[in-house]
Amino acid sequence: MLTEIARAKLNLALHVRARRPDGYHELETLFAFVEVGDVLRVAPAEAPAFRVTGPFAAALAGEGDNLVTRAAARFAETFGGGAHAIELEKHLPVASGIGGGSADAAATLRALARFHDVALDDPRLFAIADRLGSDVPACLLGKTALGRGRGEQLAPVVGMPGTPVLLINPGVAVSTAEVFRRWDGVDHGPLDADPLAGRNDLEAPAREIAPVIGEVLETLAAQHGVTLARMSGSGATCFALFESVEACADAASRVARPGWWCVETRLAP
Ligand SMILES: C[C@](O)(CO)[C@H](O)COP(=O)(O)OP(=O)(O)OC[C@H]1O[C@@H](n2ccc(N)nc2=O)[C@H](O)[C@@H]1O
Ligand SMILES: Nc1ncnc2c1ncn2[C@@H]1O[C@H](COP(=O)(O)OP(=O)(O)OP(=O)(O)O)[C@@H](O)[C@H]1O
Repeated sequence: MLTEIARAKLNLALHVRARRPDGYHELETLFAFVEVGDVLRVAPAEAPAFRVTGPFAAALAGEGDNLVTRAAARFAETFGGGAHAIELEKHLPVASGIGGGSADAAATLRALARFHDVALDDPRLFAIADRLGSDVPACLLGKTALGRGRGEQLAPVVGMPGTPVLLINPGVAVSTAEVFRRWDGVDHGPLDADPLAGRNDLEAPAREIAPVIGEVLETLAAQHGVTLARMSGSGATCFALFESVEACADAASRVARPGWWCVETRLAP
């Protein structure tokens, strides 16, 4: 059996530059990953089997088209390799801006590639990822990178591994498509080399749908030792980077509210 961690993705900055004729949006984003994630276990089997366990399993109950099974089906079409039993231990909130489903799909592709001796940088693997979703190629690469296009054109950059991070999700699921639909169409300019100087252009439309995001951001920004507080992706999860582990732990002990998912972690390499 193989175990893969599907690390949560953060958009340290997310600039929406234009709406495209195909309905997607032209982005400039700085992808980063944190140490927490879902856990995926894969083993060869007589017949395909899939089950979801863990604290957020219920949120996916009854969904036929899980991104994990879709990724496994696409892998089999391209590379063969027979049937697998897959367990997804769901720790990340669903539809929350930290790419849980995308990370799961990418982890599935990585695990199956390992089983069947496919190189992790095989372009066919990236082609599958690209068709599964805009965030899946970034999750397949799994390291700090600048993303352009709809997020699939990736250029690795030096990250800030080890930086303490606090994540807060206020328990409201937000639809990515709806947030993009509410984008005001104004281009506020390119992403600079410094993410701290950047923005998340989806914050305003996400706050229209879930005003509690404003409360989360205020709470994070008010903590001692914060160097950056921002929403990730299309929300509603927000993150804060801290100057020390102590400051992060101290903040984590203060921000808890009923219904809020609060997790202390670090940026991954
Ligand atoms: C917001 C981000 O998470 C930032 O990394 C991604 O752009 C979204 O990635 P994702 O969830 O993998 O999104 P997809 O499954 O590809 O697309 C979901 C929906 O979001 C919108 N979408 C997504 C990506 C993009 N560049 N422009 C868009 O307009 C489209 O309406 C699309 O139908
Ligand atoms: N394994 C999975 N985990 C989570 N969601 C899944 C999964 N498979 C399918 N989905 C579907 O995908 C939708 C988006 O889920 P996901 O958690 O990836 O969103 P997100 O965190 O907002 O992602 P992003 O940051 O890429 O916008 C869910 O509402 C759910 O219906």
